[in-house]
Amino acid sequence: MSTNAPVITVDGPSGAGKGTLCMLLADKLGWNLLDSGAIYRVLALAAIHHGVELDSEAALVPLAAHLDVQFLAEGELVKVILEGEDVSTTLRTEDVGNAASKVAALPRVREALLRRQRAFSGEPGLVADGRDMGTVVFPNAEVKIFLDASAEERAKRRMNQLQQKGLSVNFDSLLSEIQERDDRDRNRAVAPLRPAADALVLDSTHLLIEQVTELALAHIEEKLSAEKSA
Ligand SMILES: Nc1ncnc2c1ncn2[C@@H]1O[C@H](COP(=O)(O)OP(=O)(O)O)[C@@H](O)[C@H]1O
Ligand SMILES: Nc1ccn([C@@H]2O[C@H](COP(=O)(O)OP(=O)(O)O)[C@@H](O)[C@H]2O)c(=O)n1
Repeated sequence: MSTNAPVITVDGPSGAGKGTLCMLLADKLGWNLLDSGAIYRVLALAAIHHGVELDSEAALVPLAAHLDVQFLAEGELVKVILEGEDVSTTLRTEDVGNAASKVAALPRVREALLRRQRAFSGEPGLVADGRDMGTVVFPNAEVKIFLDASAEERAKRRMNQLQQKGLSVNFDSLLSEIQERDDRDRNRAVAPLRPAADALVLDSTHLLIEQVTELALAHIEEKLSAEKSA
């Protein structure tokens, strides 16, 4: 880790509410935010732009090492610039999410992105959103949360989210894409999606965003005050 600043990790499958929770926590605490999924998404998009096959580890590693990407905070939103082009909207599509999970299954690609992710750590603290934040990238994090929900609930949330953006989507195909991505993320050889041994596991299937945030904040407070008095 590049600093001794505290880290809160939030891992879990697609649509569990990680991004929403992390944004609320970072805002409330005034800490930095790492959306590690966006880095895998950017790499997948760069591969597509450059005609690189999504299973070609040899070609993807140098692309990952030299990714020309900027994350620009604009109020509540983060603008993502890849090689000078604003890719913020394209990045969030299910196609790019799927492509991201293919490049993310390659061990040397994950290795090439490790330092870039750890560099987000800094004062006063970091909230890190992903799949392996608590298990691999920040194994010494002060607070670890694993946020889950049933696949049906996650597909429903994603459908509403896409509909709000004016996109028409089919629930059944969204559900099967989510399940396919879950399988790939959970069964890959390196950094599979699973809770860290010391993570608080929260099932948000029947919880409102406010309830998830309240439970997370209570856990964070407990962990951070135990750290201070240790
Ligand atoms: N507990 C919840 N109950 C209902 N909807 C939620 C909940 N948490 C998040 N959402 C909504 O579900 C969608 C997906 O959440 P998001 O934070 O993007 O998930 P993730 O980052 O885990 O993929 C968003 O539209 C968000 O507002
Ligand atoms: N730390 C991370 C973050 C994302 N990823 C991969 O990147 C894909 C996209 O991640 P994301 O967090 O943007 O996806 P959503 O949860 O927003 O759907 C995931 O399906 C994972 O395969 C990963 O392997 N490790």
